[in-house]
Amino acid sequence: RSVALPPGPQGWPIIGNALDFPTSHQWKTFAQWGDRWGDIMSVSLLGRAVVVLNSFRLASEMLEKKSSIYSDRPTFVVAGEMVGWDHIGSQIQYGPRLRETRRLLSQFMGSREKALKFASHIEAETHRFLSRVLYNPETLVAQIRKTAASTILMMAYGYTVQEVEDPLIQVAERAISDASQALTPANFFVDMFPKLRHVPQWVPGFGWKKGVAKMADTLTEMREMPFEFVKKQLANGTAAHSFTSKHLEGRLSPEREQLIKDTASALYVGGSDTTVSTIASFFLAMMRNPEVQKRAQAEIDAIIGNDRLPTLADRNDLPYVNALCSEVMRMCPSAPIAFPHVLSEDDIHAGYALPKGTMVIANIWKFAHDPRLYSNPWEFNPDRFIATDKKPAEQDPHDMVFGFGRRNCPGMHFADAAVFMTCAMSLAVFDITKPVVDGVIIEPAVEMSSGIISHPLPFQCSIKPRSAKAESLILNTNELQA
Ligand code: HEM
Repeated sequence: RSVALPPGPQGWPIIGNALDFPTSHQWKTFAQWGDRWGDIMSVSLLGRAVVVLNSFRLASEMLEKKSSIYSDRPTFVVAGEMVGWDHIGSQIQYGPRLRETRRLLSQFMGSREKALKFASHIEAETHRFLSRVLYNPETLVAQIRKTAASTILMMAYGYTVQEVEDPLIQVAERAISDASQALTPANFFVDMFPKLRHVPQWVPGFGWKKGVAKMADTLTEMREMPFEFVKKQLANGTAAHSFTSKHLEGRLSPEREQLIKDTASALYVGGSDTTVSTIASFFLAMMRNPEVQKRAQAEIDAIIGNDRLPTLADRNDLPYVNALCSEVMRMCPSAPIAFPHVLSEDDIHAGYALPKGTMVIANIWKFAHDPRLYSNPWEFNPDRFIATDKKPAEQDPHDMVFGFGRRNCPGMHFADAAVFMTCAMSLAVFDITKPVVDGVIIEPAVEMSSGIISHPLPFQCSIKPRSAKAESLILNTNELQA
């Protein structure tokens, strides 16, 4: 039995493969590495082993079935210790705090039924989205972002977002942008040489510490502002049902309060960009696949009719629309390499020795386009998820796009409901087509951005009501009220 690391390219002394490591669209390079070195391969980054998995089967065996040892996260001196992200969501180290955080989240939204407690809210917000898109179709992505923010902040804090320049969204977006800087490996020298964090700010070359202190203040503001809002509402007896209000019931220790505060703040951070990217990908896919759009609309017309909008209660009766949502998630996974997992004990897997501390990256993008799992993986084909007498359904992408094991996405049922609702309601009332300018069809770009959350690059889209009846349904704001 081999006791070596999985194969991979030869590195340099000390820096290892740091120079080979891709800085953009990492999933594509990882897939190419997989073609060369196999489904499990490794590189070395400044002395740390990094294992890349290009097979869904291996990711399930390791990150899911051996989840108790594959669920730690990399540490970052700046983002973690100095700014404070190490207490929040995806950055928490494996251990008691993570277990408590995940227990709180699971009690609140850990199943489809629990997520559906917010059904009327998701439906009402999506209805508002339709009317905003009707009036301003050119602001589609901004409207998707606003809707995702409204649904998540209502669920997290019972907070209603202001129409323009909402202060909470502004501070949260600032904190997220800081985080993406601070969490980029090698962006800060001190992440490689942690002892340097003790050097004072006045020492020449250490002025960056001022910027880092500002990041910490922004993160504190993002946690405190909505939390204080809920506390005030609870004191007045006006608090809406939300993650924070539910968990703040009764007398709590300061540590418990802090845990609830930190956990609530992870919801917007984890849920906003991922949901926005998925829904933007849906609009792009509908433009590019008009026959799929027509079939989904025909299903909605046949089951729901055109006197009302679909709701979450209709979900089981709309198999093609459900399959379409799954196909969007498969074709454009919004977190193409999830977040790295870290091994907390030595392991031997598939004949390779993986030392404690190994960083393990699941190339979800590769799994989702793997011809071993999906026939014609580059074809947008919702039918692949509908079993017939002749063929079983293909692998459900929900098992990969939301990550793995004890680090999988705690918001997946909520996200799934929000994505379904936006797709179903938009299909019911809109025709989504490629724009035509001066008689010329504008072909949309189909590139995705780089980054831990990948978005479709900006695209133009024509969105028009399917009929006068559809338009009146959109404008009938009394129909769905949260
Ligand atoms: C379509 C939308 C979404 C997708 C594709 C998605 C995907 C993911 C993925 C891939 C991970 C990392 C899993 C891993 O490391 O194995 C993750 C983590 C996480 N997600 Fe989501 N997510 C979505 C929506 C949401 C929503 C709506 C929320 C909350 C309201 C949320 C909250 C979180 C949190 C808190 C984590 C960190 C979990 C941990 O590290 O323990 N996500 N998500």
